[in-house]
Amino acid sequence: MSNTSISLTRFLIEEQRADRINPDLRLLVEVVARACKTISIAVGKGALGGVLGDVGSGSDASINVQGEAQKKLDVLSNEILMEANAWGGHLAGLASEEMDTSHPIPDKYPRGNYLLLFDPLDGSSNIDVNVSVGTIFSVLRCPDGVTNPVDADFLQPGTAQVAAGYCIYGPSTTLVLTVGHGTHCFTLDREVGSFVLTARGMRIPEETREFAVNMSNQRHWEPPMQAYVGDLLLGSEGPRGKDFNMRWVASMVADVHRILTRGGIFSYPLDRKSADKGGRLRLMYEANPMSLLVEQAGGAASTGHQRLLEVQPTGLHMRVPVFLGSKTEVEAAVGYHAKAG
Ligand SMILES: O=P(O)(O)OC[C@H]1O[C@](O)(COP(=O)(O)O)[C@@H](O)[C@@H]1O
Ligand SMILES: [Mg+2]
Ligand SMILES: [Mg+2]
Repeated sequence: MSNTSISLTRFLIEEQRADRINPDLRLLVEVVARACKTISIAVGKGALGGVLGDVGSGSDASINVQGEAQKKLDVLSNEILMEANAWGGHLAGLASEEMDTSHPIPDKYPRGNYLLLFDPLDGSSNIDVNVSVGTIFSVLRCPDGVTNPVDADFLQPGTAQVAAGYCIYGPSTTLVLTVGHGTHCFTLDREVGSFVLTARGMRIPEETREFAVNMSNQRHWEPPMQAYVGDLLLGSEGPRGKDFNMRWVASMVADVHRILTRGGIFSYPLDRKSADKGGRLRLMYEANPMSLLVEQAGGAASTGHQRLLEVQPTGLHMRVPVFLGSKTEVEAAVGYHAKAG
């Protein structure tokens, strides 16, 4: 049977039959996927939906816990995910990049044993210019005996994730998912309204000639990153002995999707601008889920000093430096950091 005829629902049922997920996790992923379809419709309406632009302006601007101005679609996507999942019956609690603290599922709703974390809309700066954005999510188990989870219950390393994924709202709407047994890609058939398996067991090529980084931060980087990118830019005339291409969409979902599709390295290193915060990208909502997807596709993910999935979170909104993608290239970047000590 061809991949094109396998829906997400059928794929998840097959994973359950193979004992790779339980019914609760299957239904939880279905609820998240349904919420992503709703977000996809809102994003797709663009200016027609009245959802472009910021929430408020000037002194009335809405600033989230990350210290960033909220876009209308950040808030709407967060509401869609909250509403869909509060009623799903498979969660004990939720946490979002857009909310100050975690939220236990209220007593009056059915509750389950999982914790869901999400970046409701990734790549916010691209919303108003019609460039791909997405939703990133991560699923953890609620610690045994905890019925009303608090922030501390979410502070589990990325290795504890039982599922992770993202949905990218681009030329097509694509859901990329792992439940710990490979990374798989589903494309939304808009006419039918269902996600269809379009790539089973994605594999990231080990070698690459493409890197993704925000070069405008170059002067703020630490010496190992300066040396690493300096050598990439020297190309075939430098120690790497080959020419590299560069891409930077500024939506992590889009940059990671390219890397899962054709290889590459994505990096958001520590720089002087973000050093006091520990980095730019959020461990729980961005780095951990993407690292699991990348590792499950044969790639690697590191802070430059440590396997990303082994970082012990110290706060819900903790930030980290990120290097992920083609294995050999991530190892090369880590090598420059190791040399510097
Ligand atoms: O603005 P910069 O420095 O290019 O940073 C872009 C990075 O910031 C992010 O947009 C952060 O995501 P949010 O839009 O969820 O805040 C990443 O998706 C992306 O990789
Ligand atoms: Mg983001
Ligand atoms: Mg976001």
